[in-house]
Amino acid sequence: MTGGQHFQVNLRGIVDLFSQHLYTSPRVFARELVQNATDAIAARRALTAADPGADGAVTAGAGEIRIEPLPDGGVRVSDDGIGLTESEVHTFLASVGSTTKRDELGFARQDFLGQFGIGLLSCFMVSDLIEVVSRSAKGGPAVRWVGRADGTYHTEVDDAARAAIGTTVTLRPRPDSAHWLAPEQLSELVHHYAHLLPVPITLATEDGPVALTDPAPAWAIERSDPNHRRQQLLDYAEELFGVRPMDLLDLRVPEAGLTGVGFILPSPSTAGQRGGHRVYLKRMLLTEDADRLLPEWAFFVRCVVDTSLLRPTASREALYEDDLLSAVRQSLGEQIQQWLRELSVHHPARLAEFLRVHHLGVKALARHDDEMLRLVDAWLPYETSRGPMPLRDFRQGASTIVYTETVDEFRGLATIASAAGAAIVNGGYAYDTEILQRLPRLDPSLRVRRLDPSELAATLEPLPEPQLAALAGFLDTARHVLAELGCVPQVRQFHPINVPALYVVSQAAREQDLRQRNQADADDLWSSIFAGFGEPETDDRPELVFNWRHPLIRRIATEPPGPTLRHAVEALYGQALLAGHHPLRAVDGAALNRSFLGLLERAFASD
Ligand SMILES: Nc1ncnc2c1ncn2[C@@H]1O[C@H](COP(=O)(O)OP(=O)(O)OP(=O)(O)O)[C@@H](O)[C@H]1O
Repeated sequence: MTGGQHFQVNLRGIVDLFSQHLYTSPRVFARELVQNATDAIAARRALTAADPGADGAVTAGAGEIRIEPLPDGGVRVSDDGIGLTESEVHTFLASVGSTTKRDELGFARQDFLGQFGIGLLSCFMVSDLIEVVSRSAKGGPAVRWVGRADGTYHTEVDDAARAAIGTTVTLRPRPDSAHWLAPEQLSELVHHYAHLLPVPITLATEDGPVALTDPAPAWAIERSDPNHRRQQLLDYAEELFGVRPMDLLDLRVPEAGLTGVGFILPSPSTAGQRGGHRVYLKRMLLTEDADRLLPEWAFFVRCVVDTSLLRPTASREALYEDDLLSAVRQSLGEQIQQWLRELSVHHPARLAEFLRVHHLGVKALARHDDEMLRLVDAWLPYETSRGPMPLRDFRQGASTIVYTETVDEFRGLATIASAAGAAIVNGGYAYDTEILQRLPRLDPSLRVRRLDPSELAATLEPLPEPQLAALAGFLDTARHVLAELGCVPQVRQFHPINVPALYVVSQAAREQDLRQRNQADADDLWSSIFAGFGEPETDDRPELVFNWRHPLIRRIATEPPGPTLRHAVEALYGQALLAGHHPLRAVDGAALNRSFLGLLERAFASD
């Protein structure tokens, strides 16, 4: 067998692969050109630093990049970086995947943006011809390399082509992509990607050079007044995101060479919605939509960060998922939690505002995340029978928390519960039941359970036996009328006295009620099946508890049996259903109607 042969690379195929599968848009060519120039300047500086005594040729240049539109619609990008020798041109420009930016072990070198050895080829997405003229800081004549999209190239020594050390790359327009090279488009692209680069980039115009880079990242600009800095950063974010954040926090992860700011969104976002983070890699914009930078729960934060050590994917449009990224995610999560803790200590008003906006998302997270649960427990006001307050305050000194599962149940029972000395929480809003059930994670001795209204009814004061006996006639009529409505009467004395009657559905009655409703709604086939579940047990029926403290009840209770008393019982039943926000069945509606008309008729007849 003879020695190995070299792979042939079909350049067209590679360029198609780039434009159709790797990069989302041809516009990345602008980034790649600027990136190579920046790396070349860094390499030249490194060379000078390593060998300061060498001859003048090695001395670093000013370190700048110039972009020059050409009369034919092409563009020229020049740098005063390290340049390329004739042999380097052969090795690095004409072979796909070779790069000067990896060390002997093939690791990306920290000082450079590039690492893959493919970037320059992206220029073939917009131009059929790439010309590179270069003079190396290492000595030797200037060289010219011309590569074509058909996969051919040629190299020549042309010492007159370039006097200064550095490199000039020229692209020629192609009819279908000439717009990418137009000065406005190109300067916009370069500014978009490279505006934070520490190397000055200028665009040559008729009126002289125009700077395309900013002095420093917004968060790195020193300001003596912290409040001024805060306002400046909020202005910056407003321009970036189109909305003014409600707050911000500085972010730093030294292990990843990361600095930046997290902005707190001013309006609710859906939990689980991630992304939208702006990430710079060594000051070059990587993406405006990074999605794995923060833990999932931190959906209310949008970041702008610069990192020198996180890795890009080959397209350089996203962060590569590796151990460092997961460490960064964790660290940023801790910083956000710390921010929340500090807010709770030093700026409770700001925390309250934060929770007012993001409570739904925070609650969604509290179902799975203890840190968020703690936050909800300590700071989010809940509706309770003792007024609005955070759960932590509500449960102080209590061993059990009792909650209602629906808002209606809470509305119907809160005043009665508080009059009876029982404290209940409204667990009827989104995620509340789950959050309440998880509270024992914060306090293992705590018991949490749903309110059984019949328990509450049992605590209401009964009437003394002789008094109750005197009401036998009234109770008899009531029992009769209510039996048709699936309910049993009770008389108790309770507060508040303006509640004439209370409709109480015990846990067991609720379940039975559900079965009956299903039966009522079902068609014939199903109703016969539901009927098979058997007759309701008397004990499980809802109760209508009359309040003996209410003056009207005392009067009605002494009314002789007859149609008026029946209507009065039906009317009190309907009123209790409505006041407790219980659903009305057809029979309930009919009873209400009947009683209303009956009582009206009687009122006017007696007139
Ligand atoms: N302006 C320049 N000055 C000096 N050398 C350059 C310049 N542009 C390209 N090169 C050389 O060409 C090589 C290949 O460049 P290319 O852009 O294809 O890949 P890269 O920058 O090494 O990596 P990446 O694919 O990550 O961008 C570089 O490693 C560098 O040696």
